[in-house]
Amino acid sequence: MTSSQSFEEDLAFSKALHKHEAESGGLLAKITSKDKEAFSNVVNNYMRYWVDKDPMSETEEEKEARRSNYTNMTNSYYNIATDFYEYGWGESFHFCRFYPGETFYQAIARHEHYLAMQLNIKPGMKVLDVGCGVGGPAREICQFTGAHITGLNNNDYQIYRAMKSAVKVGLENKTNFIKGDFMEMPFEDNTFDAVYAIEATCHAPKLEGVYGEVFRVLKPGGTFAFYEWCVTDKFDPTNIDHRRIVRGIEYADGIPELFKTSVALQALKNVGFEVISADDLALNDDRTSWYYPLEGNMGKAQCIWDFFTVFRMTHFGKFCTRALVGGLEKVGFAPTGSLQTQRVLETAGDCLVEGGRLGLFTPMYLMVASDIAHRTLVIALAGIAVYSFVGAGVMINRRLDKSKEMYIRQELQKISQDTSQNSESILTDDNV
Ligand SMILES: CC(C)=CCC[C@@H](C)[C@H]1CC[C@H]2C3=C(CC[C@]12C)[C@@]1(C)CC[C@H](O)C[C@@H]1CC3
Repeated sequence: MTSSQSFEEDLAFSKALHKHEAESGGLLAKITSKDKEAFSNVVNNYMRYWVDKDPMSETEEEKEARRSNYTNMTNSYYNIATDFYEYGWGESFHFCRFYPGETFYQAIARHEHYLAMQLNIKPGMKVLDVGCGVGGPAREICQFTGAHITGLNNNDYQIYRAMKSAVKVGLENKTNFIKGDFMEMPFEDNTFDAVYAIEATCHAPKLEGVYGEVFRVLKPGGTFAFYEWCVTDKFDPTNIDHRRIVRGIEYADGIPELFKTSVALQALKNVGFEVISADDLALNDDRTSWYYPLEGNMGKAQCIWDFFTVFRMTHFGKFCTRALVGGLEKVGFAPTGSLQTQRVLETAGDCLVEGGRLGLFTPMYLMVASDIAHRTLVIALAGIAVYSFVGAGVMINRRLDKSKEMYIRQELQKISQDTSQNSESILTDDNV
């Protein structure tokens, strides 16, 4: 697969690789139905972006190859990882905060609702989901708010899965899923009332590229709210361990380069957004950390289904998945590279946990922004309105004062005329 494939070629390749129509069932059914040669080519293609194993000696050339081929690299990543993600995590590919008594899927949905609340989404609004995955959050936010959600994604397989699930739950008229690059969005300027992104824009080679496109497609006055994957200020690039962990996250999650929170915030401002709030939701005193399922921490599971989710990340759970996937690969039912994919994802889990524990990394740097030009205009107009209102009030008051004064004068004049007439008549009476 090359980075210059047309949309038609991409779709044809995806159909051949995943056998779209045939694909159904769990992970094992899905991986055994892939085109074996195509799948192992994609695995090899992804691996060629990560040749240098030592993060300290990684060359600028290698990093540049990832940045300039980000669509090809990310597409390859999701072509091999999507089925594993759904098997291990469900249909919403993101993290969240966890509270005692709240199940895994409730917590995932709450994280989506929280974002919808930041955007003040109302029924009938047109909302964009940047990097929508297989559409889990888009469906949830559509049902939660009554808005119309457009999901943008560059991976045909994920779009296919998102569309299929939308039809299954009867949301095909309230959602649509569009193939496209978020660095060159296939939408007119000022199309959406609100835009959100959940742990997706970190696949961009340069944050200004994707944030700038959001700014362009957002209607004046619209809001952009998103959870960004970032390294924190604790990350020290001269520390070998930090570099190993962060590079592990990049490698095992299909990310060209992770940026610091301050870089993301500045990128947002650089493209013209006014930042309403910026908050690292991972920095809190929650009793349960965002990465607990990846630790395989069964003690934190809240219901029977949570046990299954967390079990997959225990040592024994990983051993079982490896044995099944590896076994099927050995006997030729699953494509070569399936086991390697599982191993890559295990690295993802381990490095995310390490990064989370040390506070080097956050998957939930929540930024909310609005466009400054429009806000300035609104504030200026409001100022003019208040000024004119107050001015008009003062003028009316003055006029009222004047007319009151005139009235009083007239009344006084009348009184003085009456009194002089009266005194004249008294005088005449006296004379009598
Ligand atoms: C890559 C980005 C930007 C977001 C995805 C976040 C998460 C949904 C994934 C990050 C690491 C993934 C792993 C799995 C599921 C999806 C993630 C949590 C597995 C649990 C899938 C099943 C495998 O056997 C183990 C995986 C570990 C990593």
